[in-house]
Amino acid sequence: MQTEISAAVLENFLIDKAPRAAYYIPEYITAAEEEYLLRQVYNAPKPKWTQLSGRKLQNWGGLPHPRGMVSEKLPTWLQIYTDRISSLDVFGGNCANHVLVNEYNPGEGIMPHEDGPLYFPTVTTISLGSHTLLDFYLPITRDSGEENNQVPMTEEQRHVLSLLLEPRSLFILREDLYKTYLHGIRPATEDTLDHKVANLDQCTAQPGDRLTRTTRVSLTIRFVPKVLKAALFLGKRK
Ligand SMILES: O=C(O)CCC(=O)C(=O)O
Ligand SMILES: [Fe+2]
Repeated sequence: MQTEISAAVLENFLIDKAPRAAYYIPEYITAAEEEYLLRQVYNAPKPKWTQLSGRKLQNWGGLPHPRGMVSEKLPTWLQIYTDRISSLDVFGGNCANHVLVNEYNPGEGIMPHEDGPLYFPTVTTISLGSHTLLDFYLPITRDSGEENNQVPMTEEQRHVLSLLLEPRSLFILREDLYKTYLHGIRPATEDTLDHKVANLDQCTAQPGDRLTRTTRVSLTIRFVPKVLKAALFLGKRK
């Protein structure tokens, strides 16, 4: 267990073969904590799940919205981990107030995307149950096109690196790698660890290994800065 990790030693977990900045902390939680968290996720009431194409999710803490999130108290089982991760001082002195739970079966994934402006630009992820490969892509350049005769790059050409996220690990993404690149998970059932996987020296798996995916649950823990104080406007209602 590595719960004693402090803000001061976070730089020791920097993935130095990737653009700044990604941090990978293997075995951040114990197998018992992993089991506990999975039990809580699957104990949640059925309507808590939203089925999307390629994954299903639970949203905790409120729905992020451009006008502000109506904040909801996190359940204790999530608050323990939002507190523990916030103590690493990765949210600019703030405490995480939002958790997205994603469940991916083998063969499922998430399209390359940016996380958008509603979140503080640091995302932290605890992986449960299975490994996955998180892929990073150069964005499609906005100024490409006829004038300079550029041929648009294929997705494979834009794929610059991948990171192996093993179960029980904590992953932290911020700065340029978060802001400039897209991230996604290919809908694969297995992964071969090739030269594009940039954090293998921090992993248990070896280069060349072929890993079969099982069901992965990720806890994506973030800080939503713009919050509406629900109690304030409800208090005005007669
Ligand atoms: O499951 C993951 O690790 C990534 C999820 C993600 O990118 C997101 O929810 O925005
Ligand atoms: Fe994302």
